[in-house]
Amino acid sequence: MAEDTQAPQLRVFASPGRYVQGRGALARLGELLAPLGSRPLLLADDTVRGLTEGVLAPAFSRAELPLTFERFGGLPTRSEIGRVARVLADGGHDVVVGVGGGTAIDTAKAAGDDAGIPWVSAATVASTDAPTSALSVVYTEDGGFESYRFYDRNPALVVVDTGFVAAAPARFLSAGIGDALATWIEARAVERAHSTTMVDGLPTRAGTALARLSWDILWESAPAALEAVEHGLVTPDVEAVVEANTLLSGLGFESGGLAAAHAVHDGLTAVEHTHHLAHGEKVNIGSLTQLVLEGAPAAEVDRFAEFTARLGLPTTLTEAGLGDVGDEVLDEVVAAATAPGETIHNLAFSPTAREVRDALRAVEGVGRRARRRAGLEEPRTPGGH
Ligand SMILES: NC(=O)c1ccc[n+]([C@@H]2O[C@H](COP(=O)([O-])OP(=O)(O)OC[C@H]3O[C@@H](n4cnc5c(N)ncnc54)[C@H](O)[C@@H]3O)[C@@H](O)[C@H]2O)c1
Ligand SMILES: [Zn+2]
Repeated sequence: MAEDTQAPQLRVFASPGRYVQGRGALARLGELLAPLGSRPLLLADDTVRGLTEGVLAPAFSRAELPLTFERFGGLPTRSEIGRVARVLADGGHDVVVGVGGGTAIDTAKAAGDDAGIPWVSAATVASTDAPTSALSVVYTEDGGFESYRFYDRNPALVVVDTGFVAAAPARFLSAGIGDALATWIEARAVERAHSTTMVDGLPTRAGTALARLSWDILWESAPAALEAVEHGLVTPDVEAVVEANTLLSGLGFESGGLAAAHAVHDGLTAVEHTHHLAHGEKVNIGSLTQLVLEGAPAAEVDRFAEFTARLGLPTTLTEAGLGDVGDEVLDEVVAAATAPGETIHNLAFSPTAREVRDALRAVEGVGRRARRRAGLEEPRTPGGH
């Protein structure tokens, strides 16, 4: 028998050590952190600190932990990560907690890795699936995608307080739904193509199945959950959607794999026209682009566009600030989306730059028709562009 000279491709599934979700979960952060360290540092911007300090102070006091905040600068850039890593080392901290949204959480992971200590995610919005993953998205100083930074472990603990999620503006939740809907569209493509995932292995059945479960929950519960959150309510639909956005989408994208939707997201960050959009909002434009690029049945593309338009997600280039730009601007987006190493290369086929640009352009018509069917007004170009 001929010797197989190629290294075998292995299946990999990664997950955080523990996931805790519910109203009042932040009030338990002290006792949940105690087994992980005795000198925690909490990385939070002023808004998040203002919202959470009143709950965290008694929680940390009960657990006999010092409550030390570090002010987060707002973007996971190399310089911000380096700065926080120095604060961790100088203060002798043994665990770092990213409190808030995806950017604070990603910065805490990177700084924790540099400092050689465990990191914890404490989410106060369900706007992305960043809290569970073993990677950070690193940005350039001017807010463009720079790179994915991978770690050999996931957060030691993930805490999501649905009371805070429900009290936050509903736009955060809809962005998280956009991020999570992409997970199945991308995991399905990775499975079909036998491509590798974000944990450098073939997808496990578990990773792909969790991506699908997230999708099913969102089609069932997203409209009701958004309506509840608009009124500050925590209902079973809200709990289900927060789990879909955070845990299921997180495990699903990481161990199920990313494809074109997130590559197009990364491409969109390259031009400043789109910087007013949240991560999950840009991802929704990416999901539509991937569906068009794959030649998905028109009925499926239309259904997806209408569903996401009804959820308040952008479905047109116009809403992304790119409705009237020339090809040279879209070509910048496409160049970044198709850069070597980008996840678009996980598709079963290799689209040309021209095909990606045409798919992006085609999203405008798909999205406009969907908005009309949903009874929404014509899309507007955001202020400033
Ligand atoms: N590492 C990963 O796996 C991964 C996955 C998806 C996204 N991301 C990254 O996540 C980032 C996007 O995260 P985001 O969309 O959460 O944005 P963000 O972190 O930029 O913003 C969160 C904002 O919400 C505010 N906020 C937080 N909690 C609040 C509350 N309860 N009420 C009111 N305001 C509140 C914060 O002050 C902040 O301004 C991007 O950098 C993206 O690349 C990473
Ligand atoms: Zn994402």
